[in-house]
Amino acid sequence: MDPSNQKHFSAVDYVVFALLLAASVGIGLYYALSGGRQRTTQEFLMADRSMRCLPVSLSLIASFQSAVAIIGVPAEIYTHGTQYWFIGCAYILGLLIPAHVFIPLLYRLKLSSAYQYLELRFSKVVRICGTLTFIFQMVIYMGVCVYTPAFALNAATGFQLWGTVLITGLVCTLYTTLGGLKAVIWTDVFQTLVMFAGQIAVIIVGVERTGGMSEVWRKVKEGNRLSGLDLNPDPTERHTFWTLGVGGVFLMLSLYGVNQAQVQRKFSRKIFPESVKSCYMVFPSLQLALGLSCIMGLVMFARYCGEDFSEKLGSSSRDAMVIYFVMDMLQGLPGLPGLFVACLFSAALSTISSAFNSLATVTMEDLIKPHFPSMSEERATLVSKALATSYGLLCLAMAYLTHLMGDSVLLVALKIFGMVGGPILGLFCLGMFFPWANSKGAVAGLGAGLVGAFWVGIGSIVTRSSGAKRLPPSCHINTTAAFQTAIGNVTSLETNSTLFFSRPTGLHRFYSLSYMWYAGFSCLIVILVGLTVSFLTGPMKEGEATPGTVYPLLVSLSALMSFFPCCPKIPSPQGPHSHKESNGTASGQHTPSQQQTERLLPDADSRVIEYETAV
Ligand SMILES: O=C(O)CCCC[C@@H]1SC[C@@H]2NC(=O)N[C@@H]21
Ligand code: NA
Repeated sequence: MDPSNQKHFSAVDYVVFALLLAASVGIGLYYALSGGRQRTTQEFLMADRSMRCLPVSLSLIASFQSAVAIIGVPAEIYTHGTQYWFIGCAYILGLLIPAHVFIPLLYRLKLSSAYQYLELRFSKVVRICGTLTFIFQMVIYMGVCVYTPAFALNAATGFQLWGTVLITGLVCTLYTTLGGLKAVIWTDVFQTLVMFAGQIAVIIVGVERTGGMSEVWRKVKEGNRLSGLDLNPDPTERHTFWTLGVGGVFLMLSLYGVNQAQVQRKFSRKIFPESVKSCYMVFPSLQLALGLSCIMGLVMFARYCGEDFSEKLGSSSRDAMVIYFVMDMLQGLPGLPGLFVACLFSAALSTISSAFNSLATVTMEDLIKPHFPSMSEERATLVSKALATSYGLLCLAMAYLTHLMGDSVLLVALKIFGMVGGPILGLFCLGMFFPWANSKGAVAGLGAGLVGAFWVGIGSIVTRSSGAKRLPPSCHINTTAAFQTAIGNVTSLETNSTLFFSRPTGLHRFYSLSYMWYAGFSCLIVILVGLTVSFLTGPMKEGEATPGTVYPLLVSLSALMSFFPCCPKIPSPQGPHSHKESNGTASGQHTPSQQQTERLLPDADSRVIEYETAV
């Protein structure tokens, strides 16, 4: 951004911002010095399973709501209209299914890491493959998360970009390492509140400075930014009801159903119904967060439509425009720019700290502990802390990668979730819903899913097949030439390509698959290839898998159908807990060790009893 247009932070802004960082470190220090002082991995990674519902749910939203969404969603709405809002429809099934299928199954197995499931269901190799894929996903995502607020602060105030990246990384590493999961959850609560406050402040001031609600509404309508329900079934159409509302469900499942950063928090509840309740409580807050960012995009549109940007923006990124808008709105109101930047950092810190903590957990539980079973508790805690620190440093390196990509941060984040999260979701689905799937099928499926996802993902980057239709940039149909130059040549190219849009064919059509389908597409490949390979190499037989690792789909379906008297009844082959114990004699298949089964089953049962007597 042109330095002459940068707004300056007043002293009050710096104070507000510094207070946020200090408060987060303070919470970390408090939990480092109180309670069990983070001396056990149970406390450090699981918060002693003692957290309450409200903090857990606020923390649950915080883990996948970062500065990326706060900046990226308004930028998306500004350029493409409100179609993205329909992703909110995917939140319904995307949260109900985890609450009633994934979380209960994983919770009853009393796992520390979600990937432990893969070993119980398949084998050690599958667990390691799943864990490595998860680590890969979270490390790239963390890079985007650390980079975004630093980029924003730099664009807004000229503050040193890499200095900010470094400070964010360090502050976060510090409180995560000091205070463990309890600090992560309580800082999340505080940071989520700051996040909402920042967004609301920008909207209120923005509406007021644009001439009130009715004026905003008029301009938004004139500029054609309010998108109706687009029911076009074409999967290459970037945003339609189907890509967002249905494709988005897979994205949500990969994030809220099987991602360690989420699952770990749900495990931090002592009794099972609370763990389910926390899934429900995420829904309204996620909708609120989505709604606020969409409204911010609309207000921004109302403010700038038809205005000349050429002098103001030195960057072609639409993300930079959001920052410009915010600083433009909040100037002359000391403290508010600081609050907004604090909001971005809050959102980012809460996401990064969850990622650190979950990465430390899976590395410890899935990659280290199995090889050093006799490691002392003190040493394990020390290693977990060292891990949290090293991931902190790694994510700084990843931030640089994001910088090089220079794409819209929201797109980058959602593509990562689809391309890498989708295959992980597929692996869990294969294990939970298909009793025949074996370990070889799982590894082959995961490999094929990743290859498929990267093929289409990289193909779309190389051939620039985004499927995006850009709306005319102005409230007035006759766009000024100045605005066209301001937004850059990209706009005119894209607008033209929309006008002369010819349907891609062959491989190009495949590369134009909407990124919202990446998760569903790769999940499906994992299941199909996984099942094929399983059947070719000798499928597992009914009841052979470790008890409790297969979801009784038929039983649940018939229970669901009994609500609808007109539906035919499905005969139930076995009850949810009636799996016979396996002797695991079939070759190539996982045999749960005696010790494992003993450790798991009594706990699992006691959990169920706890669940039934709790409320
Ligand atoms: O903000 C981010 O860091 C990433 C953006 C991805 C957000 C996902 S998409 C569906 C769901 N809704 C949210 O608000 N977060 C997740
Ligand atoms: Na966050």
